[in-house]
Amino acid sequence: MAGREVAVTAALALLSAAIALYGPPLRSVLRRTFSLHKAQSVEDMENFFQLVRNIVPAPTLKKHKGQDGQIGVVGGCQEYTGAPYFAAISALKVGADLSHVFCAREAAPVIKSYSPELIVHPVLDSLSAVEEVQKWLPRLHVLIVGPGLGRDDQLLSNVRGIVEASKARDIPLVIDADGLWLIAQQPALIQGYQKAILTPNKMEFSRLWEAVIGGPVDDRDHRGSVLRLSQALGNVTVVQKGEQDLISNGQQVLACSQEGSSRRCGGQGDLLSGSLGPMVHWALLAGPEKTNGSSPLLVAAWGACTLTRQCNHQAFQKHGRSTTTTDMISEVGAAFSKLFET
Ligand SMILES: NC(=O)C1=CN([C@@H]2O[C@H](COP(=O)(O)OP(=O)(O)OC[C@H]3O[C@@H](n4cnc5c(N)ncnc54)[C@H](O)[C@@H]3O)[C@@H](O)[C@H]2O)[C@@H](O)CC1
Ligand SMILES: Nc1ncnc2c1ncn2[C@@H]1O[C@H](COP(=O)(O)OP(=O)(O)OP(=O)(O)O)[C@@H](O)[C@H]1O
Ligand SMILES: [Mg+2]
Repeated sequence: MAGREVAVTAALALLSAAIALYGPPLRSVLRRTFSLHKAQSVEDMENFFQLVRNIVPAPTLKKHKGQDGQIGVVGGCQEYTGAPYFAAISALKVGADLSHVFCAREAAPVIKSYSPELIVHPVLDSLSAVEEVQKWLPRLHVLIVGPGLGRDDQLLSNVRGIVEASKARDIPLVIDADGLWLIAQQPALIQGYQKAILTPNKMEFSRLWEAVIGGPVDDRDHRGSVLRLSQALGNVTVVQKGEQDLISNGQQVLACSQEGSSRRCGGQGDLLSGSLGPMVHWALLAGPEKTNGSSPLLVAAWGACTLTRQCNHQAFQKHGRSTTTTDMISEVGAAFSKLFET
């Protein structure tokens, strides 16, 4: 054998030995780097499907009502009654057992009339709003703050008190819509709270960025931007919705590109924040063992984004341009089974 061939054979043998020895840790480092800087591989996507499947509670006859999730939605005012309804009914359709809405007095009869399945509390604009909601906090697993809340100062001041009371009880918070308006006014309210998930659309993301970092968002680096905002907020989980949903806890950035459709009717974001309610409860209950070391909130967020986009896809197949959020909500059961129960 020529000297050159011997060298090549020896090098290959060395490389095989190194891969055998260091392959698994090397792959894990590569995977982390990969998910930080590049789109996820198909293998990573499969992993996340599996992680979501791991957190979904197994069907059993042994449970009592409430164990699979008691979710509260804080929102609903004179103008907006659809958004809190969409969020609260989505939480139920995904699998929560009970769904409460804490709204302004005028919104309550309207929301109740949409659905007998929701428990509606007309307390949000009362002088004792914080105490009224506080009474229910011991029973709630997750609070979704903001869908259809509006921007009335008195209402927002009450919601500030509710957020503080929830933090004091370590209750996970999903903050969306006008809840994000409040956070943009007072970022300290959520700074460093590890059980918070913010779900901004494009406008809401720009407002948060302006408030927390300042200046315009760098549109050439969406991944870097979501990572930076999460870090600046003290590693609060941020879900930036858009053509791709980008999810970060300040350490990792995940992308969700599940096929949806071209239809962007109002209320899709409410379906997302509502479905996050039970997903967050299940992920935290399952713990890092079931999420294979990944942050439970990242797994919950990826699951809810994937589900919302699949609902959009299925509804669009049936209804085309007339697709509305109600059509998407009708798809939750089938979409969930297809994605997470195979
Ligand atoms: N049926 C209902 O009751 C609904 C009520 N909603 C509520 O309406 C309130 C305000 O929410 P908005 O999302 O309108 O608040 P924003 O103030 O964040 O959005 C305002 C405007 O931004 C524009 N915009 C959206 N995406 C954009 C993009 N990619 N580039 C440039 N402009 C863009 C929208 O057209 C909208 O006019 C919230 O309380 C929300 O929950 C919505 O959830 C939709 C459904
Ligand atoms: N360009 C897009 N292509 C595909 N899916 C998208 C696109 N933009 C948003 N979505 C999906 O739609 C859902 C809602 O995002 P959107 O940005 O519409 O929220 P929103 O503005 O808060 O909605 P809402 O009307 O409920 O307030 C998310 O799950 C997101 O993945
Ligand atoms: Mg919204």
